Amino acid sequence: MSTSSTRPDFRSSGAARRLGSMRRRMAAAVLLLSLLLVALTDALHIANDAQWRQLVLDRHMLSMLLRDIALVLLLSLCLCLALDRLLLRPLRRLAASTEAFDPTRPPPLAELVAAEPPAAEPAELQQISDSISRVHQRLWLQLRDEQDRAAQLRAEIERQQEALQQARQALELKSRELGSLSRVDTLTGLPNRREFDEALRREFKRAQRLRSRLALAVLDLDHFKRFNEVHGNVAGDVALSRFAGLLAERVKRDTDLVARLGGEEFVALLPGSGIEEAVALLEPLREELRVLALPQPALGPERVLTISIGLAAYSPAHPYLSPLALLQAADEALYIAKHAGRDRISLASSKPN
Ligand SMILES: Nc1nc2c(ncn2[C@@H]2O[C@H](COP(=O)(O)OP(=O)(O)OP(=O)(O)O)[C@@H](O)[C@H]2O)c(=O)[nH]1
Repeated sequence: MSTSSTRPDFRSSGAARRLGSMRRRMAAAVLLLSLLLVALTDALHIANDAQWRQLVLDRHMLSMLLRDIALVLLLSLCLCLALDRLLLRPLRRLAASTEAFDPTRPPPLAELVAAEPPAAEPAELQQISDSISRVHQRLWLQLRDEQDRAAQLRAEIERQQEALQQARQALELKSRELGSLSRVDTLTGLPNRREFDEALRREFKRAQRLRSRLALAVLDLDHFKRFNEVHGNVAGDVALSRFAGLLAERVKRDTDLVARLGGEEFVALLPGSGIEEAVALLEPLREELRVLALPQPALGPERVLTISIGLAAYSPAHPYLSPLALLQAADEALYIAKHAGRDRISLASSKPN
């Protein structure tokens, strides 16, 4: 039987030691048995001799005894050698190949073919060796199948993980889109009413806490209904977007916020600003809109789209009770601006609600 290249040092292995001691024990046993046999035969022989006392002196008997002992020793040696060759050597080879057995390696090719037992080896030992080879072969084939299955499973898991990762990324993207959609006005790209409401509540609380100022402007395009009717909704959308661009360009401090409340109505929230600063900031906006020269037929030929602005501001000297009260004050100021002829800024009454 052949052994693999990673065959361990057999002489130092436990099996080798056990076989070695077995050999010694067998030799000792054979020797002992032989001696016993000779002793017994001689004793019987002596027992029949009446003159046993003269036995020790009898040279003939002594030489017989020595010859017998030498014979026995020779016989024992031959027996040991024969046993070693016929039984122990094949056993040692068998033990070595079993020690070197590794189910992760393919069985040697020779083991896959049913070979005739070597002439010197007993058939029983060859049978054991063949059985071990077959077990080795079966184990190796099973292991190979399992490894193939494990590789397929690993590939499937990788595919699933990749798909999961892609689905997660798509979901994240969608939820980001949804999140920004719910906070951004799709036409103008400005924050929407929801975002503004949150910012107003937050900034109002901060102004109360820090005893600082907070200006709020509501801006509304004048006669926009008429503009739409004459130029169409698409032109109306364009006008809304262009005005939103102007507003965002003008109000761009990090802490400020501009938003579209809905329709043609916009807001500007200016933390830290009072009425004067807000007027100074927003007044140029009216002129900038005029420069856009969007024709306004409601006002007659060669008239352009204008804006009305209502302005209110929270301050420790003029505190409002709530964010809603501040917004209502700005709305009332806008109403006044509209009724006063539009295209102007109106301030909320100095007596807050
Ligand atoms: N093109 C367009 N028009 C809009 C949009 N949202 C609201 N409008 C129009 O804006 C117009 C607002 O009209 P009104 O509320 O009567 O106000 P107005 O005509 O501007 O009159 P005043 O505000 O009193 O000056 C309506 O005709 C709406 O259809 C929009 O997103 N796009």
